Amino acid sequence: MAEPIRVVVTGAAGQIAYSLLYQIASGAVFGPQQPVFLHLLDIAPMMGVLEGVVMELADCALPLLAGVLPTANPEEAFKDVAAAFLVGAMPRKEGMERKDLLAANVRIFKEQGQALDKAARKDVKVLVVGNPANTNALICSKYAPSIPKENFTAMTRLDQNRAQSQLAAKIGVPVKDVKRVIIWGNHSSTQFPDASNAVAIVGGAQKSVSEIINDDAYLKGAFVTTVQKRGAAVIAARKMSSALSAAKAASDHMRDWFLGTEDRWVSMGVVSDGSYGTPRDVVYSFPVTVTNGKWKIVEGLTISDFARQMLDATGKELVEEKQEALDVCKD
Ligand SMILES: NC(=O)C1=CN([C@@H]2O[C@H](COP(=O)(O)OP(=O)(O)OC[C@H]3O[C@@H](n4cnc5c(N)ncnc54)[C@H](O)[C@@H]3O)[C@@H](O)[C@H]2O)C=CC1
Ligand SMILES: O=C([O-])CC(=O)C(=O)O
Repeated sequence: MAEPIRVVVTGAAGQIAYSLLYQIASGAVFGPQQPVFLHLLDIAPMMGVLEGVVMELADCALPLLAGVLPTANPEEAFKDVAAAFLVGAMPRKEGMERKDLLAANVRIFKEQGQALDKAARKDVKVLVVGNPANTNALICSKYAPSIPKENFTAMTRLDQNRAQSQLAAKIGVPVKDVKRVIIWGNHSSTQFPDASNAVAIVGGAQKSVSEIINDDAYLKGAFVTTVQKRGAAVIAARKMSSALSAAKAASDHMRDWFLGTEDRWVSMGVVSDGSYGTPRDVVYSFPVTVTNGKWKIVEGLTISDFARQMLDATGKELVEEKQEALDVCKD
């Protein structure tokens, strides 16, 4: 059995963490041979609740769980971690956009960037889930200059999973048989869920999703808006934001980053190098493949006029969010 790796989850007393911790501790993320030592960070008033979570983790009797450290101190939480799930942040309520959380949440990611810089392994892989996830990831990276910026990512995997699931239901195939759906841009209502490269297996043969569905108005209309607004639809129904599906997506993202994707495309928010004419130095979601722990943007895709408009609109929003976040972080 390998040596345990240290993994931190922030917002560990919250909703998403309640589903996520089991997945990490049971081996679903880092594999069935990799023991984990969990660091659980939350704020001081939540330490009582966190104690209950620690009790429940013990009561799961999980063979891969090597230890648990609950704490309200970010530097203690980030000490020597190889993977960081940054979940802790305020969730939105009905009627809000995710960027309305920026002023409240971005300072958390400034502080945690500084603490990661001091305490984490320099090869730590950081996944930001707390909203607005892309801009929080950018700020976190800016305040952790000793860690490569490639190691900071934002979660758009939930959007990818939603998009894949919508297309599978429309076509009438299992979700695993739909591939190469892309989420471009921001984890917000300007994101572009793009099915133009997607393929599905129907009757044993792989075909283009556009050809199978044969309804351009749907693929550019209802499909896009359903995925863009799915988070709000869950909040309207549950009166709380998605947690089960968010935890599953966080597990998918980190598993693929650690263990690789082979030829699968997955969407991750990464610091943009300007690929596909997107603005540089914002955290933009691209299709990537992962080999040996390193992600690489899928190259050479054709961008239609419609896609160009969508990529530009979500890029513009990210540039605006970045400016607002930098202003908030000045104080
Ligand atoms: N990127 C994505 O696809 C998704 C992102 N989210 C976002 O994830 C975040 C967490 O959502 P939930 O777990 O439902 O919220 P929650 O309110 O149930 O839990 C958040 C936890 O974070 C803690 N927290 C607050 N400030 C902290 C700090 N400075 N350090 C450590 N912990 C801190 C809170 O005390 C609380 O226990 C929200 O911002 C939500 O909008 C939610 C779903 C999907
Ligand atoms: O919509 C929200 O506020 C929570 C979230 O990010 C999602 O469900 O995608």
